[in-house]
Amino acid sequence: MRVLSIGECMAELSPQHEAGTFRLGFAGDTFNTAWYLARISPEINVSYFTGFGSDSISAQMREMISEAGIDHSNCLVVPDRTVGLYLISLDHGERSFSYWRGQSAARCLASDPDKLGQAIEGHDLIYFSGITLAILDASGRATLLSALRTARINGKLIAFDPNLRPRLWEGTDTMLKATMEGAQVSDIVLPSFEDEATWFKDATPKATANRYLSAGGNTIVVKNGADEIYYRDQTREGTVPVPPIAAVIDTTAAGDSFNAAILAGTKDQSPLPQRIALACRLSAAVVQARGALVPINAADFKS
Ligand SMILES: O=C(O)C(=O)C[C@H](O)[C@H](O)COP(=O)(O)O
Repeated sequence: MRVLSIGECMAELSPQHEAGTFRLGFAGDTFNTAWYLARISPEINVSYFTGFGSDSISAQMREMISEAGIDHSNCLVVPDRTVGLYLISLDHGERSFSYWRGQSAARCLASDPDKLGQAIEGHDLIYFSGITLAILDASGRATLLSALRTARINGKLIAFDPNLRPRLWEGTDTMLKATMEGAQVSDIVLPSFEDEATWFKDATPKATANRYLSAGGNTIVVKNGADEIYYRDQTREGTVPVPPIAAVIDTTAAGDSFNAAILAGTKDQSPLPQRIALACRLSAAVVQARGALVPINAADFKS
């Protein structure tokens, strides 16, 4: 199986134990999912599509992506731009982000429709998120959605995490509209209930799932923090409890790593409750360390 994830990887500053000390890493929602997928499923070929600059920090990022075993050979290089930056702030383990990404190279990722189409070719599953849509202008968004629509018609599986980030959008209405357009081209939708309830006013996780099902998805898993996870596919629906976690250090990438375990299960079509249980174990390990990408023992998370 070949998986392509599309979006933005940024330089990451994550706070360390000693106050005022930050570690420089690289992360970004769709990249985090690709990274965890490559870690837990070495038999899956994982590729990433984004825009890089041609400066030294872009080269360091490319090197890190290669070292993770992720192919980035089809990416776009935008010589007069560089990578975006974000900083994690922690409040009792709960993360919030500050961004410097307004002019990042990744914002140009859909500027060359042929290159985008070539990158999608040869993959079985394409993953993107609401953040991928948010960083594009209206024309880039239309190009990406049209490429994904065509890919789906050609039999590829499309997976989408709405990852609602109002600060990245010019207005709430645009965010809600574009999110539903993302869902319309997707088979698998992996929303987070807290965000969906806030912005779409869904009363329950089931309401969130129904909204994405009627948009055209066929497999929906609604993450819900420490609360049980609701899932629905063509044949059944149900909930899976989330085991308690003793000490949450940094929730960054909880959802992204969770998504990686769900996508890993598409390889042999393992049942959703089994995938969700694995996804909970993986995200539990991720929130017990600092930063988005944390060292894990891949053998503990075999799907
Ligand atoms: O906000 C963005 O643009 C980022 O990509 C930064 C983070 O690495 C992910 O967003 C973390 O994602 P969660 O799994 O929701 O914690």
